Amino acid sequence: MPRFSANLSMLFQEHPFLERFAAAARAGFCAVEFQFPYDWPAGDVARAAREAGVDVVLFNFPAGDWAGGERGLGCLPGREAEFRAGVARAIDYARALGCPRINCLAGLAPSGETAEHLAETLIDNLRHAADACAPHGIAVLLEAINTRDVPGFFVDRSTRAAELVAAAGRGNLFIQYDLYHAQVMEGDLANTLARLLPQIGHIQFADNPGRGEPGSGEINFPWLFAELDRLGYTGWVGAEYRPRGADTESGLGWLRA
Ligand SMILES: O=C(O)C(=O)[C@H](O)CO
Ligand SMILES: [Mg+2]
Repeated sequence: MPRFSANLSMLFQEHPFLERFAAAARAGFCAVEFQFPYDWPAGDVARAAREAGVDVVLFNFPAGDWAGGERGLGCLPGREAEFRAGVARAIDYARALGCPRINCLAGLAPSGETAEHLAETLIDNLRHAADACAPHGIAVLLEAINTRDVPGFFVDRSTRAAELVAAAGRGNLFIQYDLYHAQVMEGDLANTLARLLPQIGHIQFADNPGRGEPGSGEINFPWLFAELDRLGYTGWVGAEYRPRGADTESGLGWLRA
């Protein structure tokens, strides 16, 4: 079976953030990931991970005014300085946490800009992020997000993410393949995984519809997890779903199986 990490922005929300690390360890996870650690000092986050005995394997670059509706800075012309400051901040956190990869959110396509200009901006920003991260041994990822949940997200298909990553042309740049977003937008998960595998630096999952745990929807997760092994994928697979029950533990049947 693949190596699973618990996404602490979605799982274990019945606990305060810094207590979720120990909750994940108690549930059997040896690795965690999360969306944004920036509300907590890096030292506190690192201590929570160390004391729980879990590795931190992924988090996101700062993504703009999230509460105000922004969903990333990567493709936004005129926001490059803010993107770059976010890259520096994320690297500080990654070094404190020993985290080897950081995900870039492309953001919502602003009106009045051509797709070509947004793609150029994103590619420049990805190159900057990859070059800044490379000396620290950190990989940079680009994730496609479905436009049913996030209307207007600029990179909405894994095949497009793969094209942009290839165009940026950096050895430490990969795609983050989220099975939930891919199922909503593209389907054909197994064939797409096989085709994009060399470019995949991290995988996440939730069932569809509803973004719940495996077994709550239509995706055949036992088969797909075995397929990841058959394909030779050795990276992390992040559980990034909204538990359907009152607590996370009651939805972990897929992990026990
Ligand atoms: O929403 C997702 O799938 C993510 O992985 C990002 O962290 C954005 O929240
Ligand atoms: Mg995701």
